[in-house]
Amino acid sequence: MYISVFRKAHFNAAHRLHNPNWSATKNEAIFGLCNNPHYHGHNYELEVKVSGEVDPETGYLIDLKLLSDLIRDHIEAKLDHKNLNLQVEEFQNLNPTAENIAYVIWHILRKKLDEKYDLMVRLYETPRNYVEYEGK
Ligand SMILES: Nc1nc2c(c(=O)[nH]1)N=C([C@H](O)[C@H](O)COP(=O)(O)OP(=O)(O)OP(=O)(O)O)CN2
Ligand SMILES: [Zn+2]
Repeated sequence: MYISVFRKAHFNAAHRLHNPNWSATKNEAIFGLCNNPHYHGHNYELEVKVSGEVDPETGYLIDLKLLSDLIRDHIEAKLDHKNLNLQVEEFQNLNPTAENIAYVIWHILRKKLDEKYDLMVRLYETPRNYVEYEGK
């Protein structure tokens, strides 16, 4: 049986959208308030979807405790209450847009999960703005 399980997580983080190759005027024109040099914050909501075949012996696709521990230890510990631009290695040369944050999260989790699983992450930057990434 091919099925999907989901785990939600949450982190707060500050960021600034900025392209260092552009002038201040162009950055302001493209990113608007998100280019605030003093940063701004979001309450990010993360949904992680893991899909695959159920183990007939356990009835589990994956132990959700294992999945929640992975997210806590490798995503929340890394991003929660951080300034993404200043404190997170992956965003030293990568604009911390919702798209790029989802991309980084997906690659971290992909390395931690058995390759038998399919993985998708959905990241809400606001209750109405969200992105999905599944590694394509
Ligand atoms: N494609 C993207 N567009 C935008 C991103 C992004 O990551 N990807 N990010 C931003 C800014 O981070 C901005 O801070 C978004 O938040 P906000 O201005 O609060 O967004 P809304 O006004 O749409 O707030 P709602 O509460 O969702 O209405 C901008 N664009
Ligand atoms: Zn923002």
